[in-house]
Amino acid sequence: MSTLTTEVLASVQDLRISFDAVEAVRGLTFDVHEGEVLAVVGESGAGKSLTARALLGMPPRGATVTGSVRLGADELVDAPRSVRSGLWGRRIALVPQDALSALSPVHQVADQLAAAVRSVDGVSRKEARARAVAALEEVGIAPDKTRAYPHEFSGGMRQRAVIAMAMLHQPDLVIADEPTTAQDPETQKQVLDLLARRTGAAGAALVLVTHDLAAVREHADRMLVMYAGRLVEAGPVDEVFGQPRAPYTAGLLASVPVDEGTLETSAQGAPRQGRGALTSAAPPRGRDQPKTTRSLSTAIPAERKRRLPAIAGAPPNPTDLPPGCAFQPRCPLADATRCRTEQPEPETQDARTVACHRWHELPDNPAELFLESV
Ligand SMILES: Nc1ncnc2c1ncn2[C@@H]1O[C@H](COP(=O)(O)OP(=O)(O)OP(=O)(O)O)[C@@H](O)[C@H]1O
Repeated sequence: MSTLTTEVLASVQDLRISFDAVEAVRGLTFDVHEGEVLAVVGESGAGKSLTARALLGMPPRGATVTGSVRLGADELVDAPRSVRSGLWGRRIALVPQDALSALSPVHQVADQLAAAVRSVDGVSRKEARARAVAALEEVGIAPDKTRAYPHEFSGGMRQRAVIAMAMLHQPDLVIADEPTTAQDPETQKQVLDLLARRTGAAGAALVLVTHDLAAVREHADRMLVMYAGRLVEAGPVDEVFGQPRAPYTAGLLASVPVDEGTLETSAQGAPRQGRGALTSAAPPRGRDQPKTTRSLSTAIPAERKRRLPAIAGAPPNPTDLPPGCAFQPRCPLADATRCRTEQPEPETQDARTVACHRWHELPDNPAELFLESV
């Protein structure tokens, strides 16, 4: 469990990532706090994966990165590879999207973990193997399975094995970029539960890049919403889900299907959306009190609930961004002046950050704004 009261672990300042002068990440500033789960959300092409790779100190080939990404005293932007690779596995670890390509097909899974142990701690082969087997046991892979090769594991087991590998050296920061996309829904849930549990137990911060807003609701402490390479909104998950400030966030959250059969009542008696309405009935990480946030979808009059709100149109291509706010062509709140001419800068109040000229004017039922566009 973490809150803004915990120390800043990693700090990203004015991060810009471009390819051949086309900026895909355009001045991103945020912090990751010790021990928190920070979800990074937004539509395809928003710059989530590039941001995750910058946090790892592994930008793609051909990318020009400016700004600052600091992990404690270490600056990752422009650091020599030897400095960055010295952090990998030890202080920063990756849980990749595709475990199969992350594991060698020709070596036993436990041997691969043992090699990872020995690459950092110069222990004997026997000791490394014992630590690998113990790490696999911690993620539910029994010792009789540790002589298996990756192709002998199910997709979920492989993903558990890469989680075990990521946690071997107790990193401070774990980056998981869509760690469950290839799995069926039940396995996705198990893998995410495990990831949150293992990072939580180790006190590591987890940056979770995902399209799965149900997983965000369930596992994340804070969320960062990105659009067209910029920050749109950031804040505690409960607060952002309960009362988004940016129209883009409101549209994104309102488009999550709601199972009306799972609506429940909050401590204050106001209707709220149960987490089960999204995917899961388990309490979110570190929180055991009933949520008191108002659901966006429950705020829509009953006769209109059948139509699911949606954001019309598609995100812009980074080579052809609209003037002003990048979201304005799709934004039901955009005006014809400032929104179309001036890029909004992030404003921070308490734990919330929003970049929108008109966020004060967002109505109480912002999902309504997006119903018309279905
Ligand atoms: N190696 C690359 N070369 C050129 N452009 C790239 C490269 N990687 C990413 N981009 C561009 O940067 C933008 C952001 O990409 P990124 O992968 O970070 O998006 P994303 O938000 O993670 O999307 P998705 O949810 O689909 O994974 C995209 O428009 C993409 O075309």
